Amino acid sequence: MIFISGTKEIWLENTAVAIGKFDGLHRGHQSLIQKINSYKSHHMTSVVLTFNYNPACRLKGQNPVLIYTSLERRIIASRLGVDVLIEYPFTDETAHMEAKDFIQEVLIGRLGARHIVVGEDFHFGRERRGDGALLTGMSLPLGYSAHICPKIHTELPKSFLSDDPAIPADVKDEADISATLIRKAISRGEIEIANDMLGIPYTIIGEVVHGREIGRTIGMPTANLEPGPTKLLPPNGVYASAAVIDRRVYPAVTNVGRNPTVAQNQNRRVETYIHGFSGNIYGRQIEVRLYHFARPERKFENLDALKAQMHRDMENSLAYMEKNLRDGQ
Ligand SMILES: Cc1cc2nc3c(=O)[nH]c(=O)nc-3n(C[C@H](O)[C@H](O)[C@H](O)COP(=O)(O)O)c2cc1C
Ligand SMILES: Nc1ncnc2c1ncn2[C@@H]1O[C@H](COP(=O)(O)OP(=O)(O)O)[C@@H](O)[C@H]1O
Repeated sequence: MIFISGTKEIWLENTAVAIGKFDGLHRGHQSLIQKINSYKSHHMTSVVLTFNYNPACRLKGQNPVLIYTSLERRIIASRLGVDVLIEYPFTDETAHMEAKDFIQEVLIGRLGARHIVVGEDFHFGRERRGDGALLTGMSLPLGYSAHICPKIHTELPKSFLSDDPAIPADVKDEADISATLIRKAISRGEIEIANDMLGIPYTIIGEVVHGREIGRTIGMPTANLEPGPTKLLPPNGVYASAAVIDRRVYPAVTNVGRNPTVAQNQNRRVETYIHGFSGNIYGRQIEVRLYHFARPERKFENLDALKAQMHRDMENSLAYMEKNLRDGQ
């Protein structure tokens, strides 16, 4: 996959382009990607056009917290078979561009779009006046096809959707899959609900950094990731997980938090004990997939009590993975 970021100097031809924010690359996003990929058999290049909001947000003093970092989105998009991923600069000029000019100059002129795919609620251009109807209206004169993808629904617990804990968990209701609902599920540690909408388990990808080297002394070395402030993490606690190293998937157990028993780390860490693995992976990029919230992180009396609990956590995680997932996928 080709990745283009931070430049408007893009000159492509014969492309099928999907446009959106694509945070989470969830099942709704995947339906758009399937559509652009379907044109590959017609000798088209599939292109996902997203925006780099960071400069604009930083100007306003905001730090957007997203399901996926730019690196994670890149890796997942590539696995979904996207040929080109563009992070188009979201400058004042882009924000104020008339929707018609955006279609003509950017989508047709620079990206060489012959097929344009968006979700049914997508808006773009000055005052968000660009939408599916405009894209369809301009398609004939400009010689492209427009495809407006309907929302993908799923069944979710009604108690989650309406925030009413009194409703039994097995009462379900239909909902449109959205990044907003997925963020809510992750923020509440409801990983199964997030994963249902994501279609691909919620993932954290990063480089393994050094910790205090206590893990190895208590028989559980942990690979530590520090995803930074823009990554949406679930609540502090222990999760049944899987780790991917060199494409091999291992069952694992992950703690998200600040390690109050041994320290009070300033930045939240994602620490994973990888079952059945040994070796030095400092500085290597690994992937951790979360499946299930097991318990909150807490301060133990001493290291021995923490060690005993960590070993129980691993057993519980293995049991969960065995019962609920085939091949740790
Ligand atoms: C399964 C698991 C559960 C953990 N639970 C807690 C916890 O409840 N409280 C805590 O302070 N630290 C917890 N930790 C983090 C440990 O404090 C940390 O992994 C250990 O001190 C080793 O740190 P190091 O990687 O810096 O050597 C947990 C880690 C794992 C892998
Ligand atoms: N099964 C395993 N799971 C996680 N890390 C492992 C494993 N086996 C070896 N390691 C290595 O050990 C390191 C973690 O050991 P640890 O004592 O916890 O040190 P640190 O505090 O630096 O994380 C990892 O970064 C990795 O290089």
